[in-house]
Amino acid sequence: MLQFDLLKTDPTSHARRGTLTLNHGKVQTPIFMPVGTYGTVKGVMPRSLEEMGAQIILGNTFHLWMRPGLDIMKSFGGLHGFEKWDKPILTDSGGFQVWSLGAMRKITEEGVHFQSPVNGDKLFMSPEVSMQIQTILNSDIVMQLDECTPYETNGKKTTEAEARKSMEMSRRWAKRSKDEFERLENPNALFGIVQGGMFTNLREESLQALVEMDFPGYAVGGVSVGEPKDEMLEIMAHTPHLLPANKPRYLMGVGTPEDLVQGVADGVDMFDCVMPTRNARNGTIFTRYGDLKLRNARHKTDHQPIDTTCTCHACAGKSGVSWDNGGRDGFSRAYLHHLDRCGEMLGPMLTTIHNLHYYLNLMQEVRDALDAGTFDQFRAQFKADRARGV
Ligand SMILES: CO[C@@H]1O[C@H](CNc2nc3cc4c(=O)[nH]c(N)nc4cc3[nH]2)[C@H]2OC(C)(C)O[C@@H]12
Ligand SMILES: [Zn+2]
Repeated sequence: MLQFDLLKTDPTSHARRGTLTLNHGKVQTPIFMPVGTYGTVKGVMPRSLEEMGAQIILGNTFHLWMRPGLDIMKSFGGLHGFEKWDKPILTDSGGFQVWSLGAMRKITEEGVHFQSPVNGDKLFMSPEVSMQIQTILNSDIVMQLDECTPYETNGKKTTEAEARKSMEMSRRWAKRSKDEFERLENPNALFGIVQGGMFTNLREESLQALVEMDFPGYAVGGVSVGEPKDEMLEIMAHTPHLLPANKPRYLMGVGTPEDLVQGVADGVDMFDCVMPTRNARNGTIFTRYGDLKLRNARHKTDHQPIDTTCTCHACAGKSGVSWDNGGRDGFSRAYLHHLDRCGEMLGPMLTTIHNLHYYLNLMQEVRDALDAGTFDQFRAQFKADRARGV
């Protein structure tokens, strides 16, 4: 089941405020979705995810099929019971993940033949198999199996003819995914994925064909795959707002804080990206006033938290009162720098909590600005703040 209520459209952009009602609960949009590939958002307790305002998280069909496998997943009634997350979950279909495997795969019209990276078994993923796995996972939002058209192959840019061939196969797999999803009587929601590479004409053909199949929601795929930033921004500006206004729009794998705010202005409702979690583990911290490199020696003696405006557990501790508002419970940059240098596990746990809180709080501020009709002013302030530097 999926119901999308479009609450407000911003008069100065394609931005919109909405509410998504799914089997495991409601999601306020625009929204950022933390990535939990193996049934965990790395290093973060479900309780902490709830405290920081996470409303929906991602899982991966491919990874969970490899490990722990379908029998164990079935015994827990799906992914919610296994990872103890009772709010909505979106699962990616596995196509992109097999594609990122590189050499160990062969793509045919029928599906993808590949070797398990876990034990070398010869495996096969088709639209039908992907739907069967996602039905067992019982995710609230299921993604069709598609082929993520590469930006380039062996250094050669994908041609329009190659992008068309890939897009047309994804279109046929969209239909096969939908037919199997319905045959299985899956009670959740299946999203179609727009492909077409960096060719806006192909993007429109793909979008049109998927809209005719009438999905409850749509994703824009095939970006954030190593293309130059300006080409990603061009597709983000071109495609999402052409999708039906009364359906949720999901941009896959994007992006930086700036990409999210621009993406909202371009009409995107849902985002996922590994950046906040991955960068946290390598000491790149997102803050209101710019990015901070925790390993820089200048932080070694600094008593301030990583973000003096932040109320997350890393920056504001038990009281939740930010440094700027007089709170002194937070962990200092000196302490986080020390944990990182010692390779202590609490380090990435705290920086991940902060980075995810930053992304989720940013989207809360976006929703508040859309509700107040001040999104234009918010964008200007956001840009100025981020340019200030920490
Ligand atoms: C920049 O971060 C790296 O790039 C990936 C994010 N970029 C991305 N573009 C995507 C496109 C598709 C698609 O076309 N179809 C389906 N079904 N899923 C998709 C998932 C996608 N994610 C992250 O994924 C890894 C972890 C490989 O590195 C990160
Ligand atoms: Zn923080």
